[in-house]
Amino acid sequence: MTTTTQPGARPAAGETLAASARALTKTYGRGDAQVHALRGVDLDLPRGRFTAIMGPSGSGKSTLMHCLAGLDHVDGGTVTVAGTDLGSLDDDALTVFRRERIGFVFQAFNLLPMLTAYQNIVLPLELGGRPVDDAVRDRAHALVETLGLADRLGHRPAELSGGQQQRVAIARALVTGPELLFADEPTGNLDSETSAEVLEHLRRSVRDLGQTVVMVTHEQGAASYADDVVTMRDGRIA
Ligand SMILES: Nc1ncnc2c1ncn2[C@@H]1O[C@H](COP(=O)(O)OP(=O)(O)OP(=O)(O)O)[C@@H](O)[C@H]1O
Repeated sequence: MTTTTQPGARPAAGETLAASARALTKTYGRGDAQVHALRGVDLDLPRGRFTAIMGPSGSGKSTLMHCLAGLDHVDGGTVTVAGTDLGSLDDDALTVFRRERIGFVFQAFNLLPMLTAYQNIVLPLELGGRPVDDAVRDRAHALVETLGLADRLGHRPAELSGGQQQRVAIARALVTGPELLFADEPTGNLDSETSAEVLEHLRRSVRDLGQTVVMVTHEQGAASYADDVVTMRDGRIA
């Protein structure tokens, strides 16, 4: 693992970047209640790497992730994902961009209980109206193998362990082939053994499938699975 001390200082590398942020600022509230959640963040996220965002509570981790993922508007600065400046997209275009290019995994697995693991995994393709062609089937197959779910595809969530459910959620987030996967405290609901198993599978998606993963975590142990660690403090990268 390498610790990234000044990610913004790296030269922009064009095609090799999945995403980048420049001079990001974000303020909540007004007057006395004003909170400067981001105070000028520069960050490069290279393709095919696993980056952990750490930092104390309130340091701006979730705000940064939401701004990078186009879930929240920035007050200043730019976010570029897969060469697209998110600030240039209107709300509808941003919604489509997020659906097609960005995957999310949360602490809660958010699987649909009446669907099997396989049906949960391919749901985003059906919702997006995408034809399930050979390329899509190949990707789904590779994901199922990488995430160790091949013998669990017919099970419903209630018949799966917490770790298996989170791996289904990861497969579902990756089935559209997103540029970036954001994982927000993905092991927050799991015991340490199951967390290790999920983090190992997340790392395999980077190593074997070339996925770019950004994970927000409080846990040093979880961050140790990442290639790079970005530490936030008071709305800045420390
Ligand atoms: N919607 C909001 N309205 C007002 N203030 C907010 C809002 N969201 C976040 N903040 C404030 O912005 C700052 C950064 O919050 P953020 O959630 O990004 O921190 P965090 O590092 O993710 O914290 P945690 O680890 O506790 O989740 C905090 O002071 C928080 O109280």
